[in-house]
Amino acid sequence: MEWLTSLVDCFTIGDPVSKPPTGKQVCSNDNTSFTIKIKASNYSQGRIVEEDTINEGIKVKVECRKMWSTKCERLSLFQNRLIILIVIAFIIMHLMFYLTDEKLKTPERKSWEKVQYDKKFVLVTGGAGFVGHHVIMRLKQDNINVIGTDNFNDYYNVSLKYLRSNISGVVQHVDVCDLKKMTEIIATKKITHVIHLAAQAGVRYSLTNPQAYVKSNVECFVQLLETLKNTGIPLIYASSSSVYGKNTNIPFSEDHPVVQPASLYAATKRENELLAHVYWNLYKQRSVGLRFFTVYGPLGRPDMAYFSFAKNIFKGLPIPVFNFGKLSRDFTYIDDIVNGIIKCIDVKYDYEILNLGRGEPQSLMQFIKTIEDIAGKKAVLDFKEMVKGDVLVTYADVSKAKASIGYSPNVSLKDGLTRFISWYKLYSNQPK
Ligand SMILES: O=C(O)[C@H]1O[C@H](OP(=O)(O)OP(=O)(O)OC[C@H]2O[C@@H](n3ccc(=O)[nH]c3=O)[C@H](O)[C@@H]2O)[C@H](O)[C@@H](O)[C@H]1O
Repeated sequence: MEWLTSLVDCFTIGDPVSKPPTGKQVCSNDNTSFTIKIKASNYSQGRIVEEDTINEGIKVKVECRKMWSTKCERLSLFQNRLIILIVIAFIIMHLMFYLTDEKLKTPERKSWEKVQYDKKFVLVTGGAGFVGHHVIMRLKQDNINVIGTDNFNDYYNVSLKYLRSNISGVVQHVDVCDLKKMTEIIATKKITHVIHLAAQAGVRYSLTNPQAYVKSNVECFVQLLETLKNTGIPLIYASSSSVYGKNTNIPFSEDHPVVQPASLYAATKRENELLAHVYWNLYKQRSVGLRFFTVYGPLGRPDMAYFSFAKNIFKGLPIPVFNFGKLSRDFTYIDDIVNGIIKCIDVKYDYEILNLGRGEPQSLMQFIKTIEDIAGKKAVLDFKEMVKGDVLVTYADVSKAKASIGYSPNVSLKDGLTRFISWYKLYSNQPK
């Protein structure tokens, strides 16, 4: 304990004692009736308010603020230092906790939480496409505000895209690559979530039209990420089962390496996932990429096997059966896919990839037989060689999606194809 005992060089009235004075200091005079003891470390707590000359010394009165106690005598130096050490340790522990927790560190979390619980307004790109249309219809059914965009390209019959957009009534003719218009929509509508389903689809078309994939799936995807970065708006986007490529380890799990794409389409879809990771790393742009497994259903894609097979079977035309039928796919009904997508809206992700499949692959021949049974007509089979870029089998391990978002595909191939064929019969009889 360090007490100041000298009266000489005492402070004068009104001296601020903002820091402990150095050198000879105040204040005790046992020759008078007046004795003041001040601990050096407590100088900062008081100021000298009165002085008077007594014998050779100075009589000093010190006023203390009521910070730690009403007395001038405070805690011991050891106790003070202990308290300071505890406070510093406490601050360091808190800092370490915040710095090591990425989720809490990033300001975007607040945005995520904000968009999560405020009024939702979802932007669906590719809104006139097959999956996009069904997502929009489901959001409308759930009374969630939604707007769609689509460039209405002619990869397949555009009238089908207009049919879908006429049904939903919320799709605007806007290309994802149009940064200005996309930014405008996001700002004016106060978009809270983006579901990006606009893409150049089709495995085999990428053999002859690689640039269409680079433009839509790479260039426009980067454009979208540029539009979204720093907005705090989470992104849900379509990836594909095709990223597993020549992987022979089945069922396909998100943990498997995806370094052997078989087609350019697959490579661009994998590129989406890599780019999404880059934007997470650089800008904390949150995203979840969904690897869809051969999605089918009403208002579907005419370029896909279920649609073209049904069409040809009803017309009595031959259907090309690749690799002599020795192929299998994890065909997944549209409603199961839409359920999976919608569930992602309310889940907080940083950067995530999920399989959305049925988890029950079917051989191509079984698939054709199911269509024949439902249609009540035999197919004319035209067996062909394996097409370059195709893969032999797809098979989703959906355990991660089940555990993380409660995804639960429950439409069997027979039920799903029955619904598709019912729709197709009506659709094919309508004037187009
Ligand atoms: O999950 C995906 O990642 C992809 O699914 C879809 O690709 P695929 O699984 O190839 O579906 P699809 O064309 O219906 O062919 C089904 C089966 O029929 C065979 N097939 C096809 C056409 C044909 O004329 N003959 C034929 O035998 C064909 O060889 C295959 O074995 C999407 O198109 C693609 O955009 C992407 O989303």
